[in-house]
Amino acid sequence: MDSENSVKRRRIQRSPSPSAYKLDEEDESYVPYVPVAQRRQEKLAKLSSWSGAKKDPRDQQREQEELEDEAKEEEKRREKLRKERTLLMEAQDVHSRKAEEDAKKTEEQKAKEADEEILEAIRSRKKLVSDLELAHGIQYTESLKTSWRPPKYIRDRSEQEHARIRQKHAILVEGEDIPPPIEHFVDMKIPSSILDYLKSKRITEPTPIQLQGIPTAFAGRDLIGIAFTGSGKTLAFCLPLIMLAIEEETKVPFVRGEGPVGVILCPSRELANQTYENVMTWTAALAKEGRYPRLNTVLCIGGISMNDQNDAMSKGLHIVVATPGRLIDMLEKKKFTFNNCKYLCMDEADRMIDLGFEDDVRTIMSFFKRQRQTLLFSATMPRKIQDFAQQSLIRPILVNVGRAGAANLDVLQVVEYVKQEAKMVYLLECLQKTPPPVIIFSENKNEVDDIQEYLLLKGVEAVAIHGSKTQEERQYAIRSFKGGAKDVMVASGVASKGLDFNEIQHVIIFSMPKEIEDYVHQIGRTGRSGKTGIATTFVNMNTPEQTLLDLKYLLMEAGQKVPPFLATVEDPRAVQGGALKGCPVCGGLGHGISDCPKLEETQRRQMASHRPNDEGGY
Ligand SMILES: Nc1ncnc2c1ncn2[C@@H]1O[C@H](COP(=O)(O)OP(=O)(O)OP(=O)(O)O)[C@@H](O)[C@H]1O
Repeated sequence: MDSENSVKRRRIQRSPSPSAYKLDEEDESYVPYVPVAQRRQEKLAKLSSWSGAKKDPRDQQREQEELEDEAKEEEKRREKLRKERTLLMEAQDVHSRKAEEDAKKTEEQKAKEADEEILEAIRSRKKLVSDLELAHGIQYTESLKTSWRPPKYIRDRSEQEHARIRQKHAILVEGEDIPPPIEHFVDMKIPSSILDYLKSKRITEPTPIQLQGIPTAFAGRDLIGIAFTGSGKTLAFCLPLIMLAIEEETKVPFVRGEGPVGVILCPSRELANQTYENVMTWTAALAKEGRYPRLNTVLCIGGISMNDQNDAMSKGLHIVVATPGRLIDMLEKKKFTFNNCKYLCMDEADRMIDLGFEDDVRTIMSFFKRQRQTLLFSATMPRKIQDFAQQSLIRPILVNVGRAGAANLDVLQVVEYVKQEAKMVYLLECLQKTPPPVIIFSENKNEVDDIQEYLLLKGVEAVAIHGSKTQEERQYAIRSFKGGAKDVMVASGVASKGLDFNEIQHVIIFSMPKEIEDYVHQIGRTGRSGKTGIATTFVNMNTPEQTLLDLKYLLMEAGQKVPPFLATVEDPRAVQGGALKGCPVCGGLGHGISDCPKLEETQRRQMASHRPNDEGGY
């Protein structure tokens, strides 16, 4: 299109008022456009009409040249237009082709592509090794060697026999040269004083995670251990460290300033404290036997004075149980070193790997001066986190008992629709279902306080625990509840993961957590070590639909009753057809990765510059 014409059109478009339009039409300077081809035709016609007349040959020559110039110009203009149009048309073609392709794609395909993008982001995470190792390209290829061997009669068993035992206990394994499962503690060559102690606590035979996990760890292998809440993971990762510490101490006794041999990392102070107490009782039992040296264990968590640990620090150090923040602080202050540290275990490892702690863990790893044996344990570790973790370990073995993220089958799960305003009153009724002890979970600190206040008013002996309480208050609450002085503990998420309270009869989830993993951990405070328990969960119209779907599938998987209001919650993915897969990020069965609440949370944390002190990391 000619420039003058386009100018005119632009003017009209920009001048909406009729008077302005009129002004343009009446513009006297306006000369209508005549295309070059038409002008040439007119000139030719003029020339031919002159053909009879005598003409100056110089004039004829000039006119001829003018005509040729115009013809060239016209050709150039056409060429330019052709090019421009081709590019434009091509762009339009690409656009319409893409639109067509997009229209052809099903919603499922689109979701799959979105999932792939997110998974790619997870895959591109830096390995979970120390920055030093990353920078120097240090890569260990061999597992650590230990002197432990299974008894000969177990070594002599065929692979088929091992597989049969694993199958019997629903244990899935992955990896190379997997040590055999061992069905009796005595065959694991555990000191008899520890066995006696365990027996006194009615721990006589290993649980599935223990019967495969302990031999694997004893053999020095890196390990990812996944098993239901309350299935005895703590013993599975503490015992190998205790045995390693005995071995090292027996070779050359540790003196002040030496050690530790290994470290156990926990995501919360409460969990670290509980694990520390377990280690202390097991090492004390061991020392009774006389044959074995006394082992020294230190607890490194925020909120406590390290002066309490002076006694342990004044001798050689064998075991450290810690939360990441305080541990880094101690290492930076050179209170002890990892020069001889060979064992790193992360409890609730998926939580540790979640972005909030990933950098801390990498910093901790950079204090190791030699190859370490790394163990990761959790009840909920989705496949993608397993894959990521596996890349960071050396010839790792995956020991999986049940689906990661599945609920403990020893818990009877009851989900009830309770209107927001009726919850408090109904709670009292619910407390009558079982004798104490009972834990009530709420996602909100203020609500935790409100519930405790209400229960105290109604004469119920209740304590409360959440992130805004002081360390003393938190410890008091746990002590009095564990000791039986208080019947009910009201808790925010901080108390859910990994805490092992005595024989909780009933867990009441006052407000359903957004992440189904949190729900699995919360109901997992009951039904522990083979006993059964009840979990009652309140949901209502404030509960997000997707959370309800996760819950519905979890109940179905566990063979539990699905209440009618949950049964009617439709899965939007079902109408798109195709197989419904669980979310590879959080393991929830009711949504895909793009709707994952955990991912939102992770991104939120990633954006927040501060560490989540609610969980007591420091
Ligand atoms: N072999 C066993 N037989 C019976 N009870 C056991 C055995 N091993 C451990 N226990 C007991 O089971 C309870 C739960 O163990 P533990 O706290 O280690 O579970 P967990 O798998 O770590 O749970 P969570 O995932 O909730 O942290 C503890 O009280 C523990 O003493």
